[in-house]
Amino acid sequence: MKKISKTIAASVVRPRPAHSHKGNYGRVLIIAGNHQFGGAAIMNAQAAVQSGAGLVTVATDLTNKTAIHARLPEAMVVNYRDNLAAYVKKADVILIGSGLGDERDVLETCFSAISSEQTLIVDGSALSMMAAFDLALPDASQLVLTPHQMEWQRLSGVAIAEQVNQETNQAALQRLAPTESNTSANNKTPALVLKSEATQVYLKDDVYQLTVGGPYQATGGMGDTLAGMIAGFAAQFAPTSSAVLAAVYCHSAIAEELSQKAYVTLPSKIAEKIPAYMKKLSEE
Ligand SMILES: NC(=O)C1=CN([C@@H]2O[C@H](COP(=O)(O)OP(=O)(O)OC[C@H]3O[C@@H](n4cnc5c(N)ncnc54)[C@H](OP(=O)(O)O)[C@@H]3O)[C@@H](O)[C@H]2O)[C@@H](O)CC1
Ligand SMILES: Nc1ncnc2c1ncn2[C@@H]1O[C@H](COP(=O)(O)OP(=O)(O)O)[C@@H](O)[C@H]1O
Ligand SMILES: [Mg+2]
Repeated sequence: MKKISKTIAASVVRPRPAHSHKGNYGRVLIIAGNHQFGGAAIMNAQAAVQSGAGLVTVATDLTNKTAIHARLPEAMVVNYRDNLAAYVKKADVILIGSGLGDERDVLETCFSAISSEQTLIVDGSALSMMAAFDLALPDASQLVLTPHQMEWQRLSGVAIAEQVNQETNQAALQRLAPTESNTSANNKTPALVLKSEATQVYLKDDVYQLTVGGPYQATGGMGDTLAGMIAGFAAQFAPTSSAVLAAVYCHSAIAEELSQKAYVTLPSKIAEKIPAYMKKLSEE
């Protein structure tokens, strides 16, 4: 198994070309946060903005609007019950699911509106709803799934104790490829970020092991922050597979640095450190 190294992350996070504008760094739509879990939407959005996404819009339960604006004026906020398909169509990268609760209509509207040119990242409640309601992934250009072990068990049927078996996970992942793409020789098997105390990333041909990070990360919102970083990195860096590896690395490497002086590494503190960490990486 390969290791997710700093070298991989540094090969992805390069200095920005002068000849560029916000449109070159991606339009991200975050669909997250029901009335109970507004914090998940804030943590997604903070991480995506701090990672450098060109434009970030949050589609959420409207009760979260003032809080999101107060914490993050860089993000736009819309009601996820109002014209969601139109917002989905305008985005390059869509992240759905963190703190989405049981908003099945929102998930189905998003999946129906996705086109084959877009990148879709599926996290948290969206993964649990896919399992509960037997919903298939849409035929996006790039698909990324970010379950923790229980979410992966629900979605794939692979019990947590069996998740040490790479072949079992790979076979389950292939079965989740959108049915529209199953006819082609090279179907769109999603990338899988299987989160745990020893996170692994499954890409088309390889499995990668994360070797930074630690238990100081075991706190609510840590995965919401990672999902926002993956969205921000995927909006700027290609191929998506490398962007995912770099985001996973940076998330835990920042946490590891913070842990030198902190017993727990809060998700919003990690988000604050992203620009400085990316600057350092880009100069290596
Ligand atoms: N501030 C906010 O708005 C926040 C919003 N959030 C949002 O809430 C939604 C629900 O997410 P969720 O992860 O909290 O709940 P769920 O999907 O039921 O999973 C928990 C169950 O799985 C089990 N488990 C086993 N292995 C595990 C592992 N490696 N990692 C984690 N769990 C593991 C675990 O076992 P136990 O703890 O009982 O031992 C338990 O039985 C989701 O959309 C998320 O984005 C949160 O981010 C919090 C902050
Ligand atoms: N003991 C640990 N060591 C290293 N990383 C951990 C540990 N516990 C949790 N994490 C990381 O924290 C994140 C938790 O994600 P998740 O459970 O989705 O959080 P949430 O939904 O609350 O935001 C994952 O990236 C996981 O790898
Ligand atoms: Mg989560």
